[in-house]
Amino acid sequence: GKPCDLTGWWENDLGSKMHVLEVDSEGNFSGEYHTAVSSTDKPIQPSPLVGSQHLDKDGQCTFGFTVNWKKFSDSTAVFVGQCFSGDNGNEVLHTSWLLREKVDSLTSDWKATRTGHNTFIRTS
Ligand SMILES: O=C(CCCC[C@@H]1SC[C@@H]2NC(=O)N[C@@H]21)Nc1ccc([N+](=O)[O-])cc1
Repeated sequence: GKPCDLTGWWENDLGSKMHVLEVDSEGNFSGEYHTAVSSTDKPIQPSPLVGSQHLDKDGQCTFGFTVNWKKFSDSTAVFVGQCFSGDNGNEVLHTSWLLREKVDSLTSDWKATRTGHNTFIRTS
């Protein structure tokens, strides 16, 4: 599609894979996130994602999406980032994320949110 239409398959520096199904005319999208890593010892399963991107002409759009790790861990991640398309047409997503795990009590709330960053390249 157009530069930085997020539709398709992406892989990040951890080896996680993201499949964005389709981006509608408002920039909303959904898909599936296949994380390569997890802090839980339950088997990892693909998890749903929903997000929204800008549809800028210059192909350097900003976006955000939420992953609900509903099946294997009671936690949620939000990613925010920007797509950059290199002069040779390849696209890279630079993202920051917040990962919130469910904790048992308020006294543990302080340690419940991790942050980090990932870059994604298109794999198909
Ligand atoms: O492990 C999880 C769910 C999977 C999180 C994957 C993260 S999302 C940001 C980063 N980018 C990726 O591609 N993958 C990682 N949830 C979780 C976290 C902590 C705890 N905990 O008990 O500490 C339990 C479950």
